[in-house]
Amino acid sequence: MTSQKVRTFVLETEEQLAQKLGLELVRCEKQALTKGRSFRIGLSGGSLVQLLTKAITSTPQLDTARWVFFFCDERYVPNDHSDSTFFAYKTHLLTQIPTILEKQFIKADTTKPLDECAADYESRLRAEFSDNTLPQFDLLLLGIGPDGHTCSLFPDQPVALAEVKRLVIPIRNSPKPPPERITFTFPLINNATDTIFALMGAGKADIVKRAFVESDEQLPAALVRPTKGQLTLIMDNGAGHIFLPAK
Ligand SMILES: O=C1O[C@H](COP(=O)(O)O)[C@@H](O)[C@H](O)[C@H]1O
Repeated sequence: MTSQKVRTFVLETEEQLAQKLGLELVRCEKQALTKGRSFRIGLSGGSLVQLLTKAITSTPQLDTARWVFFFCDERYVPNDHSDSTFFAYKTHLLTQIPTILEKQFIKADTTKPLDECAADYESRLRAEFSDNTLPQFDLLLLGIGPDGHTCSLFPDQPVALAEVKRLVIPIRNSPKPPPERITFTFPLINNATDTIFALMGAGKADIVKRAFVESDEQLPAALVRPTKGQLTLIMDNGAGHIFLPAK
């Protein structure tokens, strides 16, 4: 179970949402860097790519030189394919923020067969944490799809949702294209220090309500319950409507 109360923030505009995300990045970065090591972040794809780019560009006090980026999920396509999450970050974040270097991204090797690609990403990840315990991310940035999926963990895929041993698994039947992906699993996700869902648009309102108000356990996003860490929802008025005081 989540040990701390979920923090919720509802902002009026996308700009304000990006600024709030920027301030959360400042907090998490400080927490990590004061431990004398890099700031390790797990990224999602989709709408987060442009939002995170905006958040970083609107927060000049961030010092991204010691950030290391991982992928909470990645599509099993070449790194220069338009469906690749890395490619999306390359197109937006790396282009707009030239001080962040490609070598700060720990990428999946999608030239390997899918099972190997997932196992290899787990090894790469473990190597960056340099001990044998369960890696603890400083921050995971997550999204939620209209079906309640998060990372590439989809409803009605009980084996993937129940994985307890592997930290990164292959997905072969994603209902959202492309069908083949790799994804973090819940033991890794729920061990993070901070986990932030950044959510925009009225199209997410219903799923936000089901996942975070009604805690509908059919939805993978509702199973994100950091064991010791902090869960935060940052939403715009559309997505976070349910959390606004009734008029
Ligand atoms: O397919 C994916 O979708 C989710 C949600 O994307 P969004 O565009 O609705 O924000 C994303 O979090 C995940 O990383 C991605 O692979």
